[in-house]
Amino acid sequence: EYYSSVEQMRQLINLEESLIASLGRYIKLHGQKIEFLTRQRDLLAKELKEGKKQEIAYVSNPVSAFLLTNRLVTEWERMRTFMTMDVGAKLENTTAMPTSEDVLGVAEAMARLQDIYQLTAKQMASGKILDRKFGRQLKTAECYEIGNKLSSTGNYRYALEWLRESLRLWSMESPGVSKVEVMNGLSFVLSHLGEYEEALEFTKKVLKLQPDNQIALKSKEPIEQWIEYKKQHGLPATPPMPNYGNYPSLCRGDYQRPLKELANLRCRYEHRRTPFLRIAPLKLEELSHDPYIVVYHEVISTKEIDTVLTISKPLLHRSMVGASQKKEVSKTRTSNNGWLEDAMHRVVARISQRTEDMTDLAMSAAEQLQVGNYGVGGHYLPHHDYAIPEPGKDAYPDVGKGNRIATVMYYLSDVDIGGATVFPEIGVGIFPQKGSAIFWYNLHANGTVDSRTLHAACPVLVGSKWVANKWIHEYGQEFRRPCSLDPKA
Ligand SMILES: O=C(O)CCC(=O)C(=O)O
Ligand SMILES: [Fe+2]
Repeated sequence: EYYSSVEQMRQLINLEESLIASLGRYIKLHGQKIEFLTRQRDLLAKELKEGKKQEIAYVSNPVSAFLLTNRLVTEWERMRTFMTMDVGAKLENTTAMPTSEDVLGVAEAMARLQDIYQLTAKQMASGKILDRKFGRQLKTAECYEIGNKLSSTGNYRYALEWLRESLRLWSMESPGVSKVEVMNGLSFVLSHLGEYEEALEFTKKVLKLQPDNQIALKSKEPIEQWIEYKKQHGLPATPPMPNYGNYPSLCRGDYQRPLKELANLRCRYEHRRTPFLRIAPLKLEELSHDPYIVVYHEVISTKEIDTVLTISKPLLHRSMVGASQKKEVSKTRTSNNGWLEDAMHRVVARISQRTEDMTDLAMSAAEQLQVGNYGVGGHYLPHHDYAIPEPGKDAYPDVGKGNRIATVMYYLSDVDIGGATVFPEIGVGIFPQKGSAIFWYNLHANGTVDSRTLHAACPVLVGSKWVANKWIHEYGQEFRRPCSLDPKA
């Protein structure tokens, strides 16, 4: 699977390069074959020309008669065999080819991005993302392809935009897709959206251009029936769109927090609590006092990040959701991750130690470091890091150290656009900054879960987002978690 991580997607560039080289070898071998055949043809034509000059003399001469007959029996048979012979070159790929799953994955990511960041197909097709230039103007056939895939993933609203754009860009010179195909696509999508009247218009236009078009002929009647049904009964209720509150506006960065909340937040040097902090105070930015959420700036160096990325790249696999036995792949989380043990490298151990020095929480109850990389439009929908176990059961039984009391998440990269971490319940959002880390408590001081810590990873619009999570569990923190984190207390 390629689409769930930018790091994996990078391999596709190499894959295409190898395919082009392989196609080149194929063309070269076929070129040699054609060259040989051309030379043979010229020789044979030259000989024939001789014969045509004096046909009777040529066929009555026993030598040339023999040669002519023999040529036809032996020489031409050899030609026939040679022509059908395989030159041995095949299209070879260095790594596995992406699958239709990948195409659909990217198409879905695109719809997600359009949704959250309010991007129009027209803007995107012109090569612009949020007013920044990212690529060239797309062609009719390309817009059609996108619309078509969005349509097959059921993203009809966005499919409609792309197909309309495809039709708008359509001109006689732009090959690759016919007007009829685009209009049939539009009719299909509009029908799914309940816009039967416009769907019928497109179907009629298709039939005007191509009266025997099978798709249009088949769909005309049902659409007409739906129009009638709609007139009489209205449309069946559509399932409500999921409402994630202010998640999208936090992702876009256009949610304005009340000034009253902002007024109490400070940036300061954190120099209390641990001996480490006394010697090396950390730059701390408060995002929220209750629940306690802070950002530590410049806590991991570029060199350390490089090491972490190098070790984790070979370990990446699709991220799962859910605890213990119930883990599964889900569209709610599209990223890849890998787990790093302290023993793997001194830098990994150093990060654990730093996490302890930062938070004063015991790492004896911490999970391994989870390094994650997000793919195109990669995201993690609003969730909690704590688990709510069934009555009588433990949270995170395979860790066996209680619930996740706190989360420390290091940002291992900047992200060109998007990829914020947001807390919709409390209206807090933070955009990744390479080298900083975000820290919060998932549980109240009394050990109950704090549902306000609901958080999400916004889809990455442009760039490759890398993070590293350190989840800290309850056991051993009894005398470490402070009652108050107010610096004045
Ligand atoms: O990547 C992010 O911004 C958040 C990730 C997250 O919440 C998680 O992995 O649990
Ligand atoms: Fe999380």
